[in-house]
Amino acid sequence: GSEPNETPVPSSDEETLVTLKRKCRQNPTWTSLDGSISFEKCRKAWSYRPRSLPQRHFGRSGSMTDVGHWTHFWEDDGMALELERQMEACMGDGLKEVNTDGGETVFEPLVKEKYPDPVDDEEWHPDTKPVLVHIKHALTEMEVMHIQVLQNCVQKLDPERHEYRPFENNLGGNTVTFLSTLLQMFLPGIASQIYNLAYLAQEEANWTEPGFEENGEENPLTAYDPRAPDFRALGLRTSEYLSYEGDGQLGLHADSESIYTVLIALSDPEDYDGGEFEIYWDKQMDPNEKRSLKPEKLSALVFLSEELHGVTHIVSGTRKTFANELWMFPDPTYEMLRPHPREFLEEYVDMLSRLSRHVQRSLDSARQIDLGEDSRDSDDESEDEESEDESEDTGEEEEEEKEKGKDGRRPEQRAALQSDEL
Ligand SMILES: O=C(O)CCC(=O)C(=O)O
Ligand SMILES: [Fe+2]
Repeated sequence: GSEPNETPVPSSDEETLVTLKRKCRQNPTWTSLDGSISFEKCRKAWSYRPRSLPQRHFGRSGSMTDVGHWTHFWEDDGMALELERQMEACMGDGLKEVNTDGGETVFEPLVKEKYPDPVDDEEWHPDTKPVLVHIKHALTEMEVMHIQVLQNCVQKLDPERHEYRPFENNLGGNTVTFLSTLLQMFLPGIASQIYNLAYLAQEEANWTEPGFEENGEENPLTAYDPRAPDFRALGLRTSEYLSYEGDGQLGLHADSESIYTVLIALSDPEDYDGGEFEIYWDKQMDPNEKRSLKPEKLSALVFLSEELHGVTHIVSGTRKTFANELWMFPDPTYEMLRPHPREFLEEYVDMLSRLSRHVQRSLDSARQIDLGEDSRDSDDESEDEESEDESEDTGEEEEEEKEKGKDGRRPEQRAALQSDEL
């Protein structure tokens, strides 16, 4: 039985969704002491997705049940009830120290820059897209305090989720506290915000749209990951509180098998020396195609997880990051700390077969372009949006598949590359 368990928020509610979301951000936990916002209300705000993106649901005890077309979840192996009770009490105590009167001004997230920026980057050429979007006001100070309270409780009550994580080849490391599943349960407003930031970046960078050739022709082969447009397919793979101290650093790496990485700075650049975030624009590690950044506290860097990135040596002070990865499988169960796709075998097979159809369509449409056929005439953005939504879920939609194969809009050479990596 896999009827999506939808709980739409009626637009006629006296509290509009906007107000609800704001309240949830001002008091992002359901263990609120003053009763100003209930878990139920916050859950509704979390379920909200821009432009009717999928609804996500979860109950009190780690029992999220339906995510888009994914039907099984952490129902059976939620955290132990005793631990949940302790967490609840710990959050309550911790939050007594935090002002939750809703008085904080909430700024909407604001795109600060894209890298590379098609407008002012000389290296830019028409089929290049940004790999990174830098967003100001990603979180509020109060949200950060809530994350800190959650981190403290997790470290205290479930120390196995807190560890020093060395990086291979002596390239430093950091201290991590794994927050996922707990974040959704205790801070649903913040979990929601991660998705909102990823969505904002996706739109801003046109990650799902085709690029253009030098001659101005649309080039369908330059759209990024074909799985990414479908937010139903993106789970929160990991949500980590990271701290770098002493000589911490993080060697260059890609967050393999994730799609979007959402990093939020929890320290000000003045809090530490060194510790620059670096990202390469391509895999050649050309120093001219590298960007170094020291984002301000509360700012987010949203980037394509497959791009090489790292953190240089911290010379002094402490550098804290809230690191989140969205991937194409469901949110992990409580026991899974940053899982691998093989732990979602059924979904993995399903995803690969959908991916191979995408690749086939890409090749078909590339062939059409080579032949100079233009079948884009009857296409417009909104239609595209819809067909994309429908196209993702299924194994048995040959008819529909064929139809879309012709429109030449979702084709992806990159998909072919990526399927090798999987
Ligand atoms: O701390 C950072 O800014 C980077 C973290 C990161 O890349 C990771 O955890 O994979
Ligand atoms: Fe990373």
